[in-house]
Amino acid sequence: MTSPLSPRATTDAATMEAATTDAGGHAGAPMPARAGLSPALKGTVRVPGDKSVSHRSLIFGTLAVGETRISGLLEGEDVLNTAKACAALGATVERLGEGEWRVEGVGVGGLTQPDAPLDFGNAGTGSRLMMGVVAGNPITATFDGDASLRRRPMRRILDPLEQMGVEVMDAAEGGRLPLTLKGPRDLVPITYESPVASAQIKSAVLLAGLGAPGETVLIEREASRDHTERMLTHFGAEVTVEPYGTHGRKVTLKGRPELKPRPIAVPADPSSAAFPVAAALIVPGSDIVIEGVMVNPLRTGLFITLKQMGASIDYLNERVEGGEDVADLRVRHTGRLTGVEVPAERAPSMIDEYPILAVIAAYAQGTTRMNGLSELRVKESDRLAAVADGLAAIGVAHRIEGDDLLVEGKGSVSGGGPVATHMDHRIAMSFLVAGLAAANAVEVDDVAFIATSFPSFLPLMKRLGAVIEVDTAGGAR
Ligand SMILES: O=C(O)C1=C[C@@H](OP(=O)(O)O)[C@@H](O)[C@H](O)C1
Ligand SMILES: C=C(OP(=O)(O)O)C(=O)O
Repeated sequence: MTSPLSPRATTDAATMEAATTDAGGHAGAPMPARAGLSPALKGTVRVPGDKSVSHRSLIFGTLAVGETRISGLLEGEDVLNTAKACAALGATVERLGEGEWRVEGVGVGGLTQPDAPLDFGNAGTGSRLMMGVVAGNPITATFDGDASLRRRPMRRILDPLEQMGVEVMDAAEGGRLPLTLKGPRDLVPITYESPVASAQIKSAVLLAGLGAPGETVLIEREASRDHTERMLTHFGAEVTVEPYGTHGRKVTLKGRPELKPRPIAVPADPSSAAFPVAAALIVPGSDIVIEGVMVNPLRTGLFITLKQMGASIDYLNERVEGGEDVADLRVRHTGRLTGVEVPAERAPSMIDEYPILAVIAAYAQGTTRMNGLSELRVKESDRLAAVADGLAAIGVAHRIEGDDLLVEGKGSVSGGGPVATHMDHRIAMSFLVAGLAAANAVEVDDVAFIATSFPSFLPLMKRLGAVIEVDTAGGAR
């Protein structure tokens, strides 16, 4: 099916609705679910395309002049909202088939003014990166999102963009969504030291820098995921990356390039792979393979940690695909996991994986201490609080010390619930996985938001053998 996605097309809403429904998107009503004791998980699966790379493929396709072909795009709600925003800003975005998309870009500085607010739903990445994109164009755009996104801090993006000359016309309290930005005629390149290790801040500044004359420099004291830098190079921009201090990086971008369209093959998302990996590590007898997982070193902090805990995770067929390191992961249950201390400097390379690590830690023996988790407080939910409450609901001893989380692993979990998921896909998936080896089933209050990042989670987990039931209006399916 070819689905044109042009901003003025009257089929827009229907097209995106169809894409969302194909992808297993949710209709808005909460969907409770419960996960129970499962037999050994077996099989070979592929998780969807990486969310970070998917957002960026659509964005770079929009900023290039000509046609960009994307395969393996994650068709989760977060990414579909970015697709809609790119179309609303003048690109032609078409779905050619499952995961196959084409974008006809308008070039750096070529965006048109959208005629309605851009709704990013639940997505921090989509909204923040697109603020950087809009900054480089003399247009006005309003950014909005769901209740979760409206709570998240945007000052971290607005501060550097204002330094570059962007005007914040309107914003909710504390610089939150909904907010309206006006890009200046002449953006000023800046040197910006990011106050937090955040690929979203880095990417917003660099994407804005594309529209500024001269060099935009972004410094981060801890290296965050580098997909934007890789894609800038892939699309023909001049970028240099140098070490900065012990763990940091300095990225220098030459502004106003003409970006050349490039084909993109999106590798499987390690942050999604984390859930079947965790399930195989806690369900006795499991032996699974997850194909084509991106193992970019700035994304593999969880796998490193799990190996230190004694997990059996092998990288098979290591290769480079679409400019990223990729491997098939073979994961086997050994029943010999022990608690470890996870250093704060590892956090950027596994920032979205702490909820599932906390669950695995409950099934290990001894204390797992996860240091430096302040950023978890500003995700789709306050993940530190949500994880702690969830652990309490399923009978796992734990405590929070400052920004650190300590989980007392006993090798087994009693189960229970209901666990409150707070509009947060990763909390929902983590606690469903927790139930697969628990003495009693684990209930979560809503699985609808899983569609934001991993629409095929439930069928994929069931295919491996996981016992998960969803309560739709009137019964379990
Ligand atoms: O740039 C990205 O694609 C992302 C960066 C991370 O956020 P921060 O930049 O806020 O750490 C991560 O949590 C998010 O899921 C995706
Ligand atoms: C934090 C996440 O995403 P985002 O910031 O894009 O909402 C996530 O996927 O865990």
